[in-house]
Amino acid sequence: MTISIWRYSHFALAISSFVFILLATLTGIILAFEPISNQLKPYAVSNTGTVNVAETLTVLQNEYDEVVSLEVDSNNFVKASVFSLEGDSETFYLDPKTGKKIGDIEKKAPIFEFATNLHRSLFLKSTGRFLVGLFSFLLFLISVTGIQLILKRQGGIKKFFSKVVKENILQYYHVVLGRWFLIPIVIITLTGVYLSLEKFNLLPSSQLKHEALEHNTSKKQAVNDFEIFNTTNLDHLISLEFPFSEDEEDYFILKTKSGEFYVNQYTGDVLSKAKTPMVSKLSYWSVILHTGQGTIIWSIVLLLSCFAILFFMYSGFAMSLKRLGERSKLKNKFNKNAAEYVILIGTETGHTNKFAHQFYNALLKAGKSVYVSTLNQYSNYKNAKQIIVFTSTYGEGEAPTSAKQFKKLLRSVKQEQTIDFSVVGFGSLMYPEYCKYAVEVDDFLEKQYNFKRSLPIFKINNQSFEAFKTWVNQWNEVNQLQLIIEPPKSNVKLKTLKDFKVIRRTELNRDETFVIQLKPHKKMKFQSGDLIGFYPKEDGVERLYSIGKIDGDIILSIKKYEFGICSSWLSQLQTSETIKAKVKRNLDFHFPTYTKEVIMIANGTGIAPFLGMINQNHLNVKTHLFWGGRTKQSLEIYQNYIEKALETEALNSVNVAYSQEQDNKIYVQDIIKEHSVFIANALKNEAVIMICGSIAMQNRVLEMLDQITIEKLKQPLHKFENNEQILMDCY
Ligand SMILES: Cc1cc2nc3c(=O)[nH]c(=O)nc-3n(C[C@H](O)[C@H](O)[C@H](O)COP(=O)(O)O)c2cc1C
Repeated sequence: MTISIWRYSHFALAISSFVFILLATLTGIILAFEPISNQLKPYAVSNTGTVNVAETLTVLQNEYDEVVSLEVDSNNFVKASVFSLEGDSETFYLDPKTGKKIGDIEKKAPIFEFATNLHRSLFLKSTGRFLVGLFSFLLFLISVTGIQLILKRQGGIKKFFSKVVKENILQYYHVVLGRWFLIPIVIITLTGVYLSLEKFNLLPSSQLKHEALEHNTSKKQAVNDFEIFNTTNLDHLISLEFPFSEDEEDYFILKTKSGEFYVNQYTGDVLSKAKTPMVSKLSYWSVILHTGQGTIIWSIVLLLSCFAILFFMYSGFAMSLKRLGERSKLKNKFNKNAAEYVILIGTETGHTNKFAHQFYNALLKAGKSVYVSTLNQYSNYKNAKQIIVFTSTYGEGEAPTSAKQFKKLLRSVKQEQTIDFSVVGFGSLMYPEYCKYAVEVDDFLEKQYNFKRSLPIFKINNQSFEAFKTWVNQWNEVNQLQLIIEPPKSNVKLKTLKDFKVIRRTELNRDETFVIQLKPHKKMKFQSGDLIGFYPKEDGVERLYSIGKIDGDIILSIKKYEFGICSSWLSQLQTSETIKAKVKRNLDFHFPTYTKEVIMIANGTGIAPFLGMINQNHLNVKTHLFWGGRTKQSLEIYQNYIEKALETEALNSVNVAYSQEQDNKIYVQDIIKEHSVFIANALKNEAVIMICGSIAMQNRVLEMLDQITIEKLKQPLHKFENNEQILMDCY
């Protein structure tokens, strides 16, 4: 079954049962506190496994005139009904070792009473009970489809717990929490269904069947010498009823987790026994697993599962709304036969739409006639001069849902005129078949006799906006246009920005690059590899830079662009000036303290977070830096930091590639190639490679690393990526 069928089922089930599941979850949260509060009461005794029935009877008979019954409930409370020496009847919780009363029997608190009724039957009696059972079953189906979606996303059961690709924060935690909580949720729902079936008598009979036992009539003996009472510990006991009268025909009724026994009141012989039927055992476990009675740990798991369900509801609906919003946002201004430019989209979950729509808007703004559609709607475009395909890859290198029909259509629909084409692939390096479907589309189009490739296929990892901008620039150059792609508007509230004082700013070097050091006005938690966001007054658009942390200050390196609003503003800042910015956590790009060796690869300003990391490498994790710049002078602004780190052995080696110091251009991927044996050995020994800098450099370096791991280690690079040995932050 394809992934989209699972996704639609997951979504449809969630929509249809939303209100009921919400009610059951909210009441479930309240009810999870009941067993927790019970277990904190003094009569929740923990020693029932070490005391037997005979011992408790002995102490009870010493204290009271007559014992009527002894009971251990599912909270592990030991309860006795007795007649006191004064002849009064009493029922209370007791300490099974001493027989002493430790509390009166308590009624269920009204809040738990209310929540239980609402949770079980929505105050609708049998109809409510039926609905709750039904929606419990639907939640079970939602969980099963959810597990199936995770299996598809992760690429099978073996990779179930491997790294999750972070597309956005809600999707990430929907999957990560899903992996941990789907199993408890399946247990909660199945036990809920079981208990409902029991209430409607839809389960096989659970009546006990007694069989009389042969016994040699033994001698009379004291109750506390009865063998069966001495071999039954209280953790196994459900109840013991004393004989009604002293008549020989009356007997003890002993109920344990394994069965029911009639015991002669004078000799202790077991007269008859009945095994607990499977249906009752399952009921017992369903109650324990569904309610958490008697165990704090499971009650906490149930409580957390309820919170997780609330989060799944919120994140699931938020993601679906966003997806639907992306789909319906665009209305074509030109019809398919009038447009010069045709954009075709292949998408599974809608992320690619956002990029295609930005490109569409930019073309319209530039006065071009443009038509956008999906690959599945491929058709004749009478006036088209150029087709631009934006497509993701799904499953294991397969076409996404909105592109499944494209291959077939391409064979039957012929264009009459010559058409230029370019393909942009959206994918993730975490998958072995990176952008495979986009590569296939690129090949198919090339094979069409009147299609001409205008740009080589461009692959975009994890929906990087910066990479997209790089492609738009290349496309602009080839098409001699100046399309402007608006970066996503930031939703940061300006009030939440913090103050930073400029401590130092170097002059611009020959590459128009500088280093700036900022001190937060107030103490602030951050790490090298985190990001700092600036929001220039002119456009309020967020610009993020990777930062290094040195002595509590932030250092970052910036290249000034001629028309760059933010970089020009930052390049003019004076020492002691105060600016506003926001530091954002970037957990995936922190110095890995869990490894013995780190290889840092950067070009240009991408070195900044690494300068901070080596400054803080107090444990002297073996660290190597590979850096690429234009000239020797390019390195000068970072020289001090590097020399200091080499002296303290926080940095073990530095390898630099200059692209303009000699006749032949040397780039960082070239020096990596020279050190391929070293790199392969390090990866084999679980070293971590960190990459920071431009997208173009990232792509070249990844190609080189892939070549190295395939040649030297016989494994593709994505294996190491999935093992969290490749960390990247490129722009
Ligand atoms: C279940 C699943 C399978 C995926 N398989 C691949 C794959 O084989 N190759 C790849 O490059 N990316 C793969 N991806 C990543 C997506 O192509 C990437 O996140 C893309 O940006 C999603 O765009 P869309 O929402 O428009 O479909 C996969 C993602 C998921 C969730």
